[in-house]
Amino acid sequence: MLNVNQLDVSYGASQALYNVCMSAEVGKVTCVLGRNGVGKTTLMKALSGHLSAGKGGIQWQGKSLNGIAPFDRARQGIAYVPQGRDIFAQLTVEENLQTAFSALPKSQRRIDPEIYSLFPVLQQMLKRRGGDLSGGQQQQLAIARALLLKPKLLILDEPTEGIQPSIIKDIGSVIKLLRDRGEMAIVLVEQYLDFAAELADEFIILERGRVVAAGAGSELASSQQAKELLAI
Ligand SMILES: Nc1ncnc2c1ncn2[C@@H]1O[C@H](COP(=O)(O)OP(=O)(O)OP(=O)(O)O)[C@@H](O)[C@H]1O
Repeated sequence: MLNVNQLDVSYGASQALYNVCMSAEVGKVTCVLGRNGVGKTTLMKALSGHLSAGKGGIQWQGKSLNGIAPFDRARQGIAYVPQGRDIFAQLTVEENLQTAFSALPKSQRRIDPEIYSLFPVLQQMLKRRGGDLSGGQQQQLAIARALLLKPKLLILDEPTEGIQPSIIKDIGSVIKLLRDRGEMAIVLVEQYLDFAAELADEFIILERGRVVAAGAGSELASSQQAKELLAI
């Protein structure tokens, strides 16, 4: 279980998150919603360890993550798929997948064939360079690379951004399947209410760095407040 408690995060003198509280449970999707610039990515970077927490704390499986580097969080089962995907353009698909190995013990350094049943396109494109893939294929590659870590917490920052509808649907199906297996907690950042409403078990909405709404995913589709906050 992930617990974020009264978290503040700043960029130098500029505070981006104020008193944020949220949690994420294994077997559930927790959606983080909000318009551009409200602090969603800042929150994800604080979870993954790429930004340090100011006041407040982040606990994972009962232990504080404060001061723990991203690499060590990955070893503790926290996998982060950043916005923009961070694929290595010059490396092949296979080599991109293999970059996950550095966080794994030697005995687990192999590409689980299950990755190809989740994302068949990757198997067809193993020898292609990452930079030659479409945005949607790169997103699938980034998620596959994160899954090789066998995460207990999967953090997905706007996986649907700039991606064609058919691949958005495929990614939604994979997220559901992973959730239903009950082996990991999933934190999903989204701007699209429809996509979030279909997947969310729980949600929070951020506005100017603060949590301004939270609740069960089942309430999202009919929430007037969510529509207003997301300016739909
Ligand atoms: N490296 C940085 N240095 C200073 N301020 C930053 C930095 N990155 C983000 N910010 C500021 O922090 C605030 C939150 O930004 P953040 O990227 O977390 O928002 P977001 O909700 O993820 O937006 P988007 O949907 O556009 O990705 C914004 O005011 C932004 O200008």
